[in-house]
Amino acid sequence: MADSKSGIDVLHAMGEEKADVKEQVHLEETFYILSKKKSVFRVRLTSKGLSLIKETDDTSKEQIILLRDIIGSKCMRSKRRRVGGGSCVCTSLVGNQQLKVVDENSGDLDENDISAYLYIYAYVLKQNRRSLKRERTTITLRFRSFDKYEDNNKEAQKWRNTIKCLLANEPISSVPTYNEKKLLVLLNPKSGPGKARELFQEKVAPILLEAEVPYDLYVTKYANYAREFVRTRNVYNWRGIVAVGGDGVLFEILNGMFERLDWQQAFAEVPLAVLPCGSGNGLARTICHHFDEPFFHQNMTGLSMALARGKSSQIDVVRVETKSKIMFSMLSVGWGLMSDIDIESERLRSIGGQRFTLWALARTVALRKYKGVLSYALIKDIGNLPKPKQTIFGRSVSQDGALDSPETEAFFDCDEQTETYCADTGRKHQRVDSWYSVHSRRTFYSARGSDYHSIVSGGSELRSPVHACMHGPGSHLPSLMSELPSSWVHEEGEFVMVHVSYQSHIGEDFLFAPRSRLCDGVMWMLIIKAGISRSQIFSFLLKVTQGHISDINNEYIKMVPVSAFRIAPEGQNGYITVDGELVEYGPIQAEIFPNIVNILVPDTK
Ligand SMILES: Nc1ncnc2c1ncn2[C@@H]1O[C@H](COP(=O)(O)OP(=O)(O)OP(=O)(O)O)[C@@H](O)[C@H]1O
Repeated sequence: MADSKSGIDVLHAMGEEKADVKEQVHLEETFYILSKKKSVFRVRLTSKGLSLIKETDDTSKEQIILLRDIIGSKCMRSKRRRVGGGSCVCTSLVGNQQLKVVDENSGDLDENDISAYLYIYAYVLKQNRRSLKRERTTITLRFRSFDKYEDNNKEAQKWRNTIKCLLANEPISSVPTYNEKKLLVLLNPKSGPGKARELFQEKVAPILLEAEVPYDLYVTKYANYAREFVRTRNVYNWRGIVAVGGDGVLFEILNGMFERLDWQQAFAEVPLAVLPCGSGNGLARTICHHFDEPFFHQNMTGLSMALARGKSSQIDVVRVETKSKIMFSMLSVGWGLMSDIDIESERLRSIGGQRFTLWALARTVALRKYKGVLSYALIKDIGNLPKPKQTIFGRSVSQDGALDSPETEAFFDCDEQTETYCADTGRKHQRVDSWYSVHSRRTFYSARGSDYHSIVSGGSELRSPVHACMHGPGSHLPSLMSELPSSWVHEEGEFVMVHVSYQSHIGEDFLFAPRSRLCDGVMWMLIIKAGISRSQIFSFLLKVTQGHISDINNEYIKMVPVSAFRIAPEGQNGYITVDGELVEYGPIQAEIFPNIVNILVPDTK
């Protein structure tokens, strides 16, 4: 309730969005702005968020920081001022600059200030002239109604606990439940232009720290490290698995999970997540697109908040079969032009996503064509989709058993096989990876209990010796060499490309399938036939980058919704990619499975 002795510093209170639905008020208090006499703030913590009502003599203005934009809070105490530091201990708090606080357990606290400070961290959506962006906002509430720090701190803690309960969507209690589980972060240092470590440290770790979400960070040591890791560890120890890198690391994690005997339970209990540090970043862009989360190159605020909030959504996965392998994919299968660009532009990896544009130009000039047969199960009425077929659980064998491998000892605890060491066991916050020492002079961004791990590398890399076996849902398709149902459409001839995506974006700036949903059981197949001119290809690429792909439909280019497909290329030369990863050149078929995999998504709706 209103308390004449409370003071407030609203450092950067922003967020003008107003709530129109009646909300429940959990806490309310009146605070002064010490620098502005005659104005008070009525602060309310409601089911919608934090309402800051500024009242002067004749006006009242409300700002609301929505709950979904708040990431966490922290109780602090005033920091001891240095002798000769310029300000007297009894000076009341006036400017932002003078506010120096420390952790309540710090040895450097100011015993003379009995105030308790509550810091509330939020990343508020702000519409600038050009774009929607998140801005970091810190609201500082100073509690000093009581004569003792302990009592003021009790008040501040009450606010903090209520915020915690509201964020966790739990009934309000003085002891909010604490999720002990950490996030598992698998970071590919080689993804994109090779900046994943720095990006994580600078842009993600601070948000996880504010949200008090601990994590175990493993830096991958070789291709397929992430795959082996999730296949062989007890993934239930973690609250989610985060791929820091490009779509390739997520592909590894997805397939490693499907190599587990308990894949079904593992997917149900442990959501996946992605933070975009690669060159393509199609999936991260897709997730932001569907949840109206602003997406900028190397901006990971919204997706980092998603890690903390823990809201998940189901996402389509596609079971892909080649002559020698079964794999699962979350993004795309490509044959021809786009795969050529993806693979051949690898040599320009250091320039990031620009490599695709440059190579696209080069390859359009020297256009190739590929002969083969394309077959697909067309979805005739996209507005009236059939219910997804029942998933056949078990091992993911091809129907004639061609890819059937013996049930092996695929599940074991890799701890026994690899010399993993933990930076934290008994030695808190000691970093083991060399790059951390580079940054250790800067702010230390490790959430309480977070660990940094590394694999000991002694010449040859340690790898799991186990021959993995792919599990996952069984196929509904005939085997790769068998005849397809007569209801399928068949097209034989020469193609510039066939690219199939089940997500809206196949790259940061590449809106491929505007009608796609995260989990709709639809694959969008783009077919470009040979005979198309270079200028038509140029104009196609231009339209695609502007998100107008659906406008393109002519005698050479078409986009069709399918539920399954097969590509049977002729000859030996060419590239086929799955989620941007090169797979063997030859016949390939795929079918879609919604409702298996969960992915962490922004809490914006
Ligand atoms: N430590 C490592 N050393 C070398 N390669 C690695 C390592 N860790 C993972 N990889 C491999 O790097 C490849 C590319 O990874 P990733 O997808 O993260 O980046 P990208 O290709 O730049 O991004 P995108 O897939 O979005 O285009 C993957 O095939 C992955 O298996």
